[in-house]
Amino acid sequence: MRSTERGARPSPVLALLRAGIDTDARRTVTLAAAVATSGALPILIAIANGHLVGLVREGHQDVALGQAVSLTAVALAAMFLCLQLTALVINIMAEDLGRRIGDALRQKMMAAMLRPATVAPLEDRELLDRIAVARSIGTSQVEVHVAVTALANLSVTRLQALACGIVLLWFDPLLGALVTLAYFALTLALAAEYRDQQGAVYTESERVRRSGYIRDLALSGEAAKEIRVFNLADWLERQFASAWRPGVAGARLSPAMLRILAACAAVVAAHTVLFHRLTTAAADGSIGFSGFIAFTTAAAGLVSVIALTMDLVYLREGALAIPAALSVIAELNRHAPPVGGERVAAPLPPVVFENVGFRYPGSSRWALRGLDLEIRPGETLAVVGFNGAGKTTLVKLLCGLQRPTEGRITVGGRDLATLEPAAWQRHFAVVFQHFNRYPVSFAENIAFGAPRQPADREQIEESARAAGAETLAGRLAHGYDTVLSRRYPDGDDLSGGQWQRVAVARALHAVRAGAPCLVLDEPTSALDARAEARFYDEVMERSGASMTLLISHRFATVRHADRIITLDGGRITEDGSHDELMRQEGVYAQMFTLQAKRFHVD
Ligand SMILES: Nc1ncnc2c1ncn2[C@@H]1O[C@H](COP(=O)(O)OP(=O)(O)OP(=O)(O)O)[C@@H](O)[C@H]1O
Repeated sequence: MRSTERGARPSPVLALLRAGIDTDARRTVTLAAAVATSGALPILIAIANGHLVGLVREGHQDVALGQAVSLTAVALAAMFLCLQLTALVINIMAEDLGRRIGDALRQKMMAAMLRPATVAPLEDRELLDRIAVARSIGTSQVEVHVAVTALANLSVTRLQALACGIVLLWFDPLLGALVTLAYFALTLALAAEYRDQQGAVYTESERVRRSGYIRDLALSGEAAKEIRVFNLADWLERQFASAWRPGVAGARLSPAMLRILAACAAVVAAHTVLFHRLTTAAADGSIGFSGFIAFTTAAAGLVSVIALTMDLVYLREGALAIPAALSVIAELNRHAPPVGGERVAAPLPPVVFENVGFRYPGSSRWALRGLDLEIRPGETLAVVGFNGAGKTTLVKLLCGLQRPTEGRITVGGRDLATLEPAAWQRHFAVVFQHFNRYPVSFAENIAFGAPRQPADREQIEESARAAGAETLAGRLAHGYDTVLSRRYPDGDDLSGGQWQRVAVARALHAVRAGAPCLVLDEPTSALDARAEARFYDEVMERSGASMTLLISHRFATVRHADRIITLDGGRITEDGSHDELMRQEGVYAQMFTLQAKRFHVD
């Protein structure tokens, strides 16, 4: 299922129709009915017109004939009015339906992105690529509603041509079919070529994505500093140009032109024969005046189908992201957490990693392998190791954000995989290495640690105090109510270290709300020396957590932990207290001595 979906390239038009039905079946069917009516009307008008001309030619002598003329004239006028009105109605309905489809897809994408209990799907590069395409819904130049309008307009012209073709079948089934087929062959060849030329730039999703990443980098305030200091502006411009322009530069005469020329020749030949047959049939009386008018109008009506409009491009561009969005939504929904599952009540029992191995999706390298570890209640466990040793990966597995590729994790003897993911994750208060900086108020940034509790200002202030972040409130223009983002009027921003204190305050707030396990991944990396020196005693010791996992390269903080493990090459190489590990004179002792020496020298 997964591979089929990944390999398949569903048509944007079919995806658009499916999205329409899923979003609002009634409106989609009503729009289709209006399109069908609009498609049929011109040829009905041609037939009625032929009929009227025929009646007029016969004269007005008898009353019945006069009534028939009047009735046909009224019907004709009604059909003309209907034709104008359906065009208007179709545009309004298509725009409305398109907006609904766009909104619904955006909502579904948002819900689907947030649904998986693990972060595994969002660390899968192939899925991330499709998400990048799907994200363009609502942000690309052509919105979904423009694509729906374009599809409606194109359907009307194609249906009108088809109706003309059907009328010609009455005159001569074989010739009628040939002329119609020749026109549709020409239309499809022309449309494909035109669409490819005009829309090349939008369909090159790989290029669109690449150029999008580069554009985002150039526009981001975060990246702006390095780009200027390292003088990367020229490089970025070149990268953007090489990713974006080839799509446009690709416009050229293609082999498809041969198909177009062949279809043109077929149209001319079939049309010539058709008009010749029509005139001879009218001359020898085998078709009447009415028939002649209706058939020649139908033959002329076929021509409109080959009109090339930007609708072809709008449809392609506006609907392009929809198959990607539908497949991303379907795939993410498959990662929805299972309903039910066991729960573990606090206090937490021991958590045991049994021969755990983990590989990131699409990676051949093991981030962790053969890992055996018991995390005991009541202890503070520090994890140290070189960059890339697997420390953060260990945290993701512990919190149920990733599942082991091999081995298993048990909680009080129960496999973590059988527990209800959300309930398990609520046991954790985490400061991730790359924690979130929410563009909300200072108070809300802390309150997010316990979103299921009513935000109590006193408790929030208490958590801020516990993290040493309370003095920040005094420096911010609106205290705890200051929005921590410069993008908002009156908003303010914090330094890296200040943000880190806010993240710690959020985690402590979660502990106060009942999360028994505190996980700190590099919580002091941006703190000044004074704050770092006090961090263990003033923050960690008093956190109230019954189980603490600390990851740090700062040995002054780590040394106080009850137990320290060193990770190397994805497995544990040393395990013991600071004194025990120092006596072992292994990697920990070397790293500790090196850092202690540096601090003394400096
Ligand atoms: N999302 C990811 N996709 C693929 N590989 C990853 C991903 N995250 C980490 N890795 C790889 O997994 C290995 C372990 O990474 P991890 O982040 O756990 O190391 P770490 O010990 O926390 O490193 P550091 O001390 O630098 O923070 C590394 O080789 C890294 O390249």
